[in-house]
Amino acid sequence: MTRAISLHDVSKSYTKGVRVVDRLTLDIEPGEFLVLLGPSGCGKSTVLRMIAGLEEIDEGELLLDGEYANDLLPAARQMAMVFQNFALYPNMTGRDNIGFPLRIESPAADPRPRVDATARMLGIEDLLDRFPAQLSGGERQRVAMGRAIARHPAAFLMDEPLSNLDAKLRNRLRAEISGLTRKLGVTTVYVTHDQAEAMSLGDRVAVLRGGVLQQVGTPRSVYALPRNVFVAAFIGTPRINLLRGVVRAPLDGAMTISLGKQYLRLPEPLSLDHQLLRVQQGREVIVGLRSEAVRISPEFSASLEQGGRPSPAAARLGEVPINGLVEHVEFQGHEILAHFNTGSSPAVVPDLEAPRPVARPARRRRRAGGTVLGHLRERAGALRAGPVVVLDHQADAGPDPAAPPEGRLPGDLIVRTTPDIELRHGMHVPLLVDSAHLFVFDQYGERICPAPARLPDLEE
Ligand SMILES: Nc1ncnc2c1ncn2[C@@H]1O[C@H](COP(=O)(O)OP(=O)(O)OP(=O)(O)O)[C@@H](O)[C@H]1O
Repeated sequence: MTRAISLHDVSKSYTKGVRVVDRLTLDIEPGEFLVLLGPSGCGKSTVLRMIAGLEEIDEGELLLDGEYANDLLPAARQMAMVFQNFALYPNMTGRDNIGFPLRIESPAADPRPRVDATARMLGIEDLLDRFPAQLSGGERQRVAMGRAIARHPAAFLMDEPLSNLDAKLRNRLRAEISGLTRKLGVTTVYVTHDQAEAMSLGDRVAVLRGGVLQQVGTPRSVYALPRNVFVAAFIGTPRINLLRGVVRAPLDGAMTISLGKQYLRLPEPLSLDHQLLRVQQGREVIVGLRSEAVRISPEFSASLEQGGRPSPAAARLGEVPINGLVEHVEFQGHEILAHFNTGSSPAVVPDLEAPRPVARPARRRRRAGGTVLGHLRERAGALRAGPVVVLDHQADAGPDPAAPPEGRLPGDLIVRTTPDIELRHGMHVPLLVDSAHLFVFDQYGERICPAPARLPDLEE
């Protein structure tokens, strides 16, 4: 029987006063494939190990099928783990590796029928008599999967099972894992730092940052409605463009978002979302533009002859013109990623790749329940790991186009385009920003636009 797994306000510290998992609440449905996603060191494996019973829970509750399970022995949880390093016994054949846990569970029973059935399911019959040293990485991982499946567990716990494999094999095994877990209908918790893997595998994705759950939802919803700038930047390829801006909303004029040397003039009549931006008048915000929100104006060639000014006639309804200077062109075969300098300052999301943010001492908290106070605390929870964005004030002077900040790619705006458009370094290119796909985050990195209720196409 597959399990429901619930974590309620679960915390964990390895060092006194420093929580590596901070009041995590997550309900995983029976048969669901849930992915724990986040950068290295954000606490994903610790969560998985607490579910498995390999790590003690300091505070909070683990419920398995609704029953309190903090103190249940690992073996009694009926869960099978699959690890990144495969964890096969080197002195046992594939057959013995798969059969070993079965022998431990029921010493009197003959494991062979189950081992053979599992091997057939995975198509690894010919690997059963080989030792791990005689198997490739992908074959080892299949045997490791076989060992997990043969036990008929109530849940699979997978800790970056594909990260030691090359990209091609990873894609193939990803599809196999997805197919198998769906066929078996077993609850699966899968840890990865690879957002593409998370998006392609998960029924839902839970994004962690510094031990704090940022957002949980379907891949589609976390992409389309990221709760904050960290989630927006962690999910999606190429990474979302994040530009610092200031909202200008004069009572008698057009509403604009100033982006350093240029501005976005929001189309009138203002959409409800854009009307909500009025309260941000004069404030610094972060504008998020995914690659589908910006395109090169189709009148590019013509506009070049007219001194780089885009022709308004080229814009579709809701599109807003800006200009970009080509700084770098990445040829990818089927597409081009063009890096433009638009004279704006990129917003920095400091802990996207880095380990956890600065650890803060754990604090005691009373349960707030489902009250307004509880809601506010929950909202504040997303900020417990520190503000997502650093809006340092040096950047206010405007970027120096000749010197991109260390470690960052040149330009402040990456636009995806077809390979037939010939772009060269130094060209001025008219761009069109689709204002309907504009994200705006406040100075703390929380999304303010679009407001949740107003996003189209989210029916699932
Ligand atoms: N046994 C331990 N003792 C002390 N600190 C630990 C221990 N295990 C993990 N940590 C620390 O806890 C934090 C979370 O680690 P964890 O392995 O859960 O993160 P992760 O998100 O799975 O990272 P990765 O993707 O790199 O495996 C890290 O800062 C790590 O150094």
